[in-house]
Amino acid sequence: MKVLVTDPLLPEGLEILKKAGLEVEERVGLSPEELKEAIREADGIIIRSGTKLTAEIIEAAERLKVIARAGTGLDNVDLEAASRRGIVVMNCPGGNTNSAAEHTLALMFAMARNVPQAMASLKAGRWERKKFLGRELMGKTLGIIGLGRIGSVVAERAQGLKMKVIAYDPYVTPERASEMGVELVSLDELYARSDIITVHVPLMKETYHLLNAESFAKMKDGVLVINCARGGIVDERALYEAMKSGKVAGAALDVFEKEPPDPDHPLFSLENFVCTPHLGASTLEAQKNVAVAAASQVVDFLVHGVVRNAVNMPSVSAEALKVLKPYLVLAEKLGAMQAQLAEGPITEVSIVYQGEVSRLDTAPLTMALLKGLLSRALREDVNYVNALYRARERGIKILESKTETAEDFLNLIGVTVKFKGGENYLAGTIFGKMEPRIVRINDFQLDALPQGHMLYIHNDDRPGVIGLIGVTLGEAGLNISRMHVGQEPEKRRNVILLSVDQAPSEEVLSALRNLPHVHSVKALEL
Ligand SMILES: NC(=O)C1=CN([C@@H]2O[C@H](COP(=O)(O)OP(=O)(O)OC[C@H]3O[C@@H](n4cnc5c(N)ncnc54)[C@H](O)[C@@H]3O)[C@@H](O)[C@H]2O)C=CC1
Ligand SMILES: O=C(O)C(=O)COP(=O)(O)O
Repeated sequence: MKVLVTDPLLPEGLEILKKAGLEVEERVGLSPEELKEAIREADGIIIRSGTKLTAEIIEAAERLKVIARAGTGLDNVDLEAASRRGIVVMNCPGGNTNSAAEHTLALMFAMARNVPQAMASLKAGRWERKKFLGRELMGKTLGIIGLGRIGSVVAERAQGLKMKVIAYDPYVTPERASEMGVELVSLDELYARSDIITVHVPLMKETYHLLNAESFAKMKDGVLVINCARGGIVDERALYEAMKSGKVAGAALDVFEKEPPDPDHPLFSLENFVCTPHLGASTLEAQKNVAVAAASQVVDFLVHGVVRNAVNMPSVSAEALKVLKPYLVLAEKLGAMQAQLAEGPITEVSIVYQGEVSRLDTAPLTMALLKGLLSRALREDVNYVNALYRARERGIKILESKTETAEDFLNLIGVTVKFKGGENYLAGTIFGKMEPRIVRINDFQLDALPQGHMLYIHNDDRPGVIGLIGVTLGEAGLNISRMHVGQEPEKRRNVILLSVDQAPSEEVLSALRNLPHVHSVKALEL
């Protein structure tokens, strides 16, 4: 298998890929056209912020299974296109958190004490001590937008500098913030109270131009602004205007809406503008962390099937995978069986996890069940990543619940599938520690191994019918390896689920359907 690496990655990462027997192709600085060609044959790709994986490029990849971002931000990857194609997208959260936070502080100090400007002046032969009068950080209010990994580290370090830290993050509870000694406020209050504002949110639709002309207008006169998160979060034109007017006394950007920015970017003309070329994660420590993490995650996935830090599917560690494995098999079989029993387009899937299995992370099980359910129709076009997406695309409603008890079983997965014209209920369990069993088909209680070629038959509960079925199969040279017979007493009908050693032909199926007292015969492939 081949892994394409299209941004600089330290040798520590490349070595991990090679040691695992993966072919590594390093191609840094490709044009979109070259990337489209290079990605065609790749099974995995490792990128940083320099590679843009658009829908068009993802579509060109014929074998791609995993996209790994050696870093945090994934705004350069079309996640929807990757998910639709069933490609796992993962990043390395945490690996560069400290570096990005420290760089934020570097920019804050640089601005507060005019370090870059003063150095340029001195190197140009001037000695301008009066011009570069700075300001202290101690006692100032720092407003952090986005109190996640990086925002939290910035908060902690700023408190060490004796700054007052306030933050806006709609997804963080006031309790969590106060544990960090941070006061959670509204965005407007943050604008009104902060002497320095720093953003640490991901770039998304909701955060695009979050800092715009309107927000600058709400800030204190003479505020300092830092963006060490992602270009596009700050409206650069509006920042320029706010700096020109004196509203914003200084700004520091590590990231730009267009990277690299045009050399004549208006902000470059302002002396109180400080900038670095996207260096937040550019330390030896961070680069080692993310190179090793990205490469190990790719090896884990491509070689061992273990998913870590995926953003478009539930992550499963090697330990969790061991416990989940038999349930994954069972869930996929239940889905496949439901798909084959349904007599019309499926409209709703309702899954109840009961007993021991309810205490596990069931998200991967739901994916497996949906994969089984859709595989008949979509074949290889469905996998764990896109199963949920595909199901929703087809208008299938998915309901999931859990209960601690499981009737007579230690664990049970019950699935009701509604289709146009009816519904079926199936339930399965794991026997011992490994064996998947189907224990209910509608009212029919059984104990069947869901495996291989099976026949599902409804017939009148009369002497001789089962014998005739056996004879018909025997005459066609089909051996019955297992057979489960149940009764529907009120209808005086039998339900039979039997396993045969080969797939029955159409002739055999119609011979069975033509037998007296046989109502329906369905061939199942599990
Ligand atoms: N300059 C550089 O080299 C680097 C930049 N980054 C950027 O920093 C970003 C943040 O990284 P982490 O802290 O690791 O991510 P994170 O996911 O831990 O934190 C992001 C925080 O933003 C919050 N958030 C989301 N939407 C928000 C909104 N509309 N308003 C306020 N808060 C909102 C979330 O609740 C979360 O707490 C990354 O997405 C990446 O773009 C990351 C590493 C290096
Ligand atoms: O991890 C991130 O989000 C970063 O912005 C770091 O970018 P880089 O890997 O240095 O291109």
